[in-house]
Amino acid sequence: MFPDSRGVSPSVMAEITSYALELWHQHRIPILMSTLFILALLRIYLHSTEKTPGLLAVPKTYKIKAEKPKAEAKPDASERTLPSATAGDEKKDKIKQGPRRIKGDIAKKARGSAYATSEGRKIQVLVFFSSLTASTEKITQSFAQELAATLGCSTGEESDRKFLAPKVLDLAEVDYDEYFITPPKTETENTDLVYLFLIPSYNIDTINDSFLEHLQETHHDFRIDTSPLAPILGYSVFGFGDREGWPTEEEGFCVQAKDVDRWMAKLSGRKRAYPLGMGDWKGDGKERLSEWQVGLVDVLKHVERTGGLGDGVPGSGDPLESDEEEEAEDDGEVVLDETSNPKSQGRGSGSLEDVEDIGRIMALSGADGSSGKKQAAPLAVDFTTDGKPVARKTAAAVVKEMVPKGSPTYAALTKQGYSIVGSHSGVKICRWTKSALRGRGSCYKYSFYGINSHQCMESTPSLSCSNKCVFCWRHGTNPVGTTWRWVVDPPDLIFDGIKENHYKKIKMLRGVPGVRAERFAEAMRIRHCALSLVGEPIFYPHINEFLGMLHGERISSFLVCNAQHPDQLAALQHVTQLYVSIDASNRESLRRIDRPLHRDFWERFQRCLAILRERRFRQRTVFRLTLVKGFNVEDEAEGYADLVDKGLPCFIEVKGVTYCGTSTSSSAGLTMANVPFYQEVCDFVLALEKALLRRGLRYGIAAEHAHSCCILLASERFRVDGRWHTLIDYDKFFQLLEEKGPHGDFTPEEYMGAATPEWATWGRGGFDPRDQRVDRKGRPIEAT
Ligand SMILES: Cc1cc2nc3c(=O)[nH]c(=O)nc-3n(C[C@H](O)[C@H](O)[C@H](O)COP(=O)(O)O)c2cc1C
Ligand code: SF4
Repeated sequence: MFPDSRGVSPSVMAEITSYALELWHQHRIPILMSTLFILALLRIYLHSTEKTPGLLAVPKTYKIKAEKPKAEAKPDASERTLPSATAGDEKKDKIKQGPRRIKGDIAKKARGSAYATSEGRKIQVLVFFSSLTASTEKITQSFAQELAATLGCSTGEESDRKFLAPKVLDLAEVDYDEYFITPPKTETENTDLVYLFLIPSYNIDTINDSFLEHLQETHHDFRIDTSPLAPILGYSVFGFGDREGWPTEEEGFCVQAKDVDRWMAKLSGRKRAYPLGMGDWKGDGKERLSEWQVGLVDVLKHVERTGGLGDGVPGSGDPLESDEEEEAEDDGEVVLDETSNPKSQGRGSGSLEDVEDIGRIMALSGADGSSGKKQAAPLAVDFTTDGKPVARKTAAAVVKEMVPKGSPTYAALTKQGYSIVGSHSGVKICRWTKSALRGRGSCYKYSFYGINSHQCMESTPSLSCSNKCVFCWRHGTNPVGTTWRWVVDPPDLIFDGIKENHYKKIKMLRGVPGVRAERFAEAMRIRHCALSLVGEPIFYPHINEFLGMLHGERISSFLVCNAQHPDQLAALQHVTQLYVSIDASNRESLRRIDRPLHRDFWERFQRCLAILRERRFRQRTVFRLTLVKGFNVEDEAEGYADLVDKGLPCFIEVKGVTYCGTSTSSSAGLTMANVPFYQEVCDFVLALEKALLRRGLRYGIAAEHAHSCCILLASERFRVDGRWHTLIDYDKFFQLLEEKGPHGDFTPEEYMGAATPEWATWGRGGFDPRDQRVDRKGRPIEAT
């Protein structure tokens, strides 16, 4: 062996090598592991210190979200520039064209606000249709043309126009992946999409089935976000069907349009821009379509102006989500009991300052309440004794507002869903209005008197009341008092304010699942006002002027008073129907149940009955009985019959109390056990009918609405040729009013309407046959 070039002998080399090998074999695992570990550490270090250019594989919406400084902050001008590409963005856009299937909560969080940054952006309406026998195709083409004309769409060169010409797309031809996994890339930069659908229904296999299957699969595909179409501005569906073959929705009328609407709601993150419309192609199809088109154009113009869908609709940027299926019943809500709060405004001191001269209040309140207008002389105010003024303190130097903004009362009422108008009026959408909008039934006033709940506005010009009834679901939230001692708002301020707020709330229901386009369009015209919300409407010193404004717009009026203000009642002008609450049949029971503030409550009550009796040939008068088991039902039928004998009302409405479950109701000794079953209400009504007959009073059971536990007895005056006529001829009422004036001499019979519908008569249940009954979870209830 020769030494190598470095002078190391081969044997030594071999020894070293074999030693190294042996060493390697012994320690190779720890060596390898440590090396790997060090490399991994190095990689992590380098990666974390590297300057990344942003999230490259996510779409722009994600970037908007990332850049938003605060979740709730309104987008500012700088955000508006986001959608237009910057140099850096170009690269991202390229990368964005990669896989379209993107997991993540992209749109949900970006929705709404993203579109509020719409300056300079265009709107592209895509009108999808399907058609087997070509009728929908034809209709869609002309629909798109009309839409283009109404929206003033640009043809391409007119770059200043917001709306691009609508594109009509046949669902039999489009690639679903292109439009219904994520929104497609648009030809023009900065374009937002609106999807419209015109869908006929078929109970045979058609393209509709593949389309619906695709929507369903997309929604359920775990690789895709559950609302991948959320980046679109909004969508709406119109369905065609045939009522001859499929008369009702339960039988399949427009069933596939309903399905498209439902799946699109899920895929778009509930961006229903306008309610589902439905039409019978042989009947009202065209009419319904143009109605839907008008509503839709309204929304699109709103989007054009504001960049969002508007209040209540997801995507509008408004925090209020309007799609909750479950709606709190008015009487099921937790209500604050302000009476128990010593800090309650205006009542903490316990001093009720009687003010003699309402004119002085007016003068004092002019600054903030009267809007500078001259007020007509208000009605006289009540005092705590029977009609006679008592010695009273001088008017307070400063007259307060009844429900000032920022007061606990204001907060409590708005929390319960009231919109406070001015300083003492309120308006609220009742649950029946919502129910009727969704085709789930109107309240008993539809069955008895023909009032559409979706065209009914529930309001009051006085949130204050002079009773504290145990069953009142407002439970002391509202202020109480025996006299008007607050600032008086002018009637036009109240009238305009309640209408505005009512319409605003109706509009918020646009995106609610199940709202019918037809009903929604009708709801934009108030036809009736129920002055029974909370408080005592005739307490308001300008109630007559206020009623004049309602009637001037042909809005009928049902006014409910608590039989505690005889002077105001005597001065009241014509209302369409005048109610007096009859909560008990005798003094003690009335004191226990109504807890009146007036010392002479029973005398006041009696005077009101006398006024009603005297009015019975000039007004449609009604006794409203609310039955509370254990309080005013047992053995009281005879007593009520005596009261009927005194007041001789045209009608007697008997209703079971609804339990509100608040601390006030329980402290008043009220529990679920006090709520009568419908059968018990029926038994009471039968007993009352007998008691009336025994007295020779000619009344009979005319109608029922079992769904709201309400039964109507009517005077034989409203029975013609053996049939009850409880409905109202509203046109005739307004005609009489216009001819004869607000205190004119005309009788209720003169505006008596058509016969009560068969389905509403005693023994038929009274549920509106146009609608579908549902249980509390929205499941259909089969007719019994
Ligand atoms: C075979 C057949 C099945 C149908 N099934 C339904 C149905 O389940 N529900 C419905 O409301 N209308 C149904 N229709 C009525 C169609 O929806 C209606 O005629 C529609 O206007 C057809 O539109 P098109 O001509 O664009 O295909 C059906 C019609 C046919 C011919
Ligand atoms: S009458 Fe009353 S319950 Fe019926 S819809 Fe009007 S406000 Fe609602």
